[in-house]
Amino acid sequence: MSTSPAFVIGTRGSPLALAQAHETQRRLIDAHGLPPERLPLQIIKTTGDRIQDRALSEAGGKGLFTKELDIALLEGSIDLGVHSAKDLPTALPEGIVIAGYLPREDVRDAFISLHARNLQDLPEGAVVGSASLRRQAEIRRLRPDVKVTLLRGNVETRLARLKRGEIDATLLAMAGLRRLGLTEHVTAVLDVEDFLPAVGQGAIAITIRADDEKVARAVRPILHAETGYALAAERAFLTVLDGSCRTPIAGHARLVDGELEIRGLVLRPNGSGSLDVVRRGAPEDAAALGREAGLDLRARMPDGFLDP
Ligand SMILES: NCc1[nH]cc(CCC(=O)O)c1CC(=O)O
Repeated sequence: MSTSPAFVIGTRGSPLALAQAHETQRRLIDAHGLPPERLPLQIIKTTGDRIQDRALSEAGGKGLFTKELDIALLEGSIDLGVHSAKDLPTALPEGIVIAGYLPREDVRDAFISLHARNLQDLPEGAVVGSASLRRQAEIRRLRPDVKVTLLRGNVETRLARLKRGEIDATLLAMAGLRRLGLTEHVTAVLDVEDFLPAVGQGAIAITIRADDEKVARAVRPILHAETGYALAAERAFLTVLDGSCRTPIAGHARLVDGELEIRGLVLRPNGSGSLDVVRRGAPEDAAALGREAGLDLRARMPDGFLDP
């Protein structure tokens, strides 16, 4: 029996990235009955991992987390890349495709605070830490009096700043907290209807070489069709509206009674205005549905809407 790697799984080295890569590895092991050593993980350091002090939107956007994995994939040192779908740019490099997605985790955002029960309960003028333009704008929309400060870093760093009283609250994706076993810190889970998540939130995307039939076949049994429909709609929606990730955009699609429903939201960066859309259609038309939802918002957006 062969002992050489069947496929090398490429991942970033952050705790969340590793959890996602291990989940992918475990699903492949279960699907194919291979020993773990034939599906090794290869950790790849990315530019995004080295930037801690600035908003990523300023430093160059989403590609910061994916470029080095893309290169490793194209060079053949890895055979599949595991990504948070949320961090994956809408346009991938030539020669790389998304094979599909694992079953989606909780898509919602979590509110974490040591003294307020939820966003509405925060005292006037409270300080909320978040580095996400979407979360910043959604917070300001619901609580115009709250101050939002740039805050990055892992869960432990954020909790330490909450404890020191530097911030009153922060928001994080439930999906990440679940994957890291850290949901004990969650104060409240925000309903999708009140606080629309980011496009792709909670989903793990698998990238492969476009011409690699062998890897495409191997990952097929672990891919989740329903998540694929939702993500096709969400990513088409995002593509129509923005590539730069400098715009506060939220989008979420899900199956409702056999139909695919997409909700989309664009916000003024300061939260003083927003436009939303809801569309339903056949899951097979996911991309067209997302595109139409995005075009609808774009057509309704007044000039200067996205100016700070
Ligand atoms: N941008 C960072 C990032 N990318 C994916 C997740 C969490 C997992 C997910 O959303 O799928 C996070 C952290 C967060 O937003 O709390």
